[in-house]
Amino acid sequence: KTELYSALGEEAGISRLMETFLLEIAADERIVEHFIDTDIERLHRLLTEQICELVGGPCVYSGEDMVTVHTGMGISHAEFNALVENLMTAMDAEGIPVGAQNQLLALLAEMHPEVVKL
Ligand code: HEM
Repeated sequence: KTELYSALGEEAGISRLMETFLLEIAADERIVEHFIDTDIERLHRLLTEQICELVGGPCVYSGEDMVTVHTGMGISHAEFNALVENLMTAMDAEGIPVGAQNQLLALLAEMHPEVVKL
């Protein structure tokens, strides 16, 4: 386990954060269209697993790889940025320390090429 995993409140904190994040997305008219046919319970479970594993927690992500999932969605840079904004709002709301916020954002930024313009 890592400091970042602890700072995010471990698995329970990450699960809460992902719930708040999905509520932000649901209220964001710039990107909500993409999620209209999505099983949100399942997406919540997979995001929690993915972030938990990504930050060094004891989870195993059981979803598809990022390129496979996002191919055909035609996600733009602006839409990616909107999603990042939603995550920042959620992290503020959950009281995540700024240092931990920045570490998580840096890890997600690395996935940008696996998600955008596919
Ligand atoms: C670093 C950024 C991102 C990460 C880490 C991420 C992660 C994920 C994960 C883990 C899943 C579930 C995989 C599965 O179903 O097996 C997923 C699905 C999805 N993502 Fe992303 N995503 C990112 C960016 C985006 C963006 C910017 C959009 C659109 C604005 C988006 C739209 C979707 C949609 C619509 C689904 C659900 C597909 C379905 O209904 O099956 N994602 N994403």
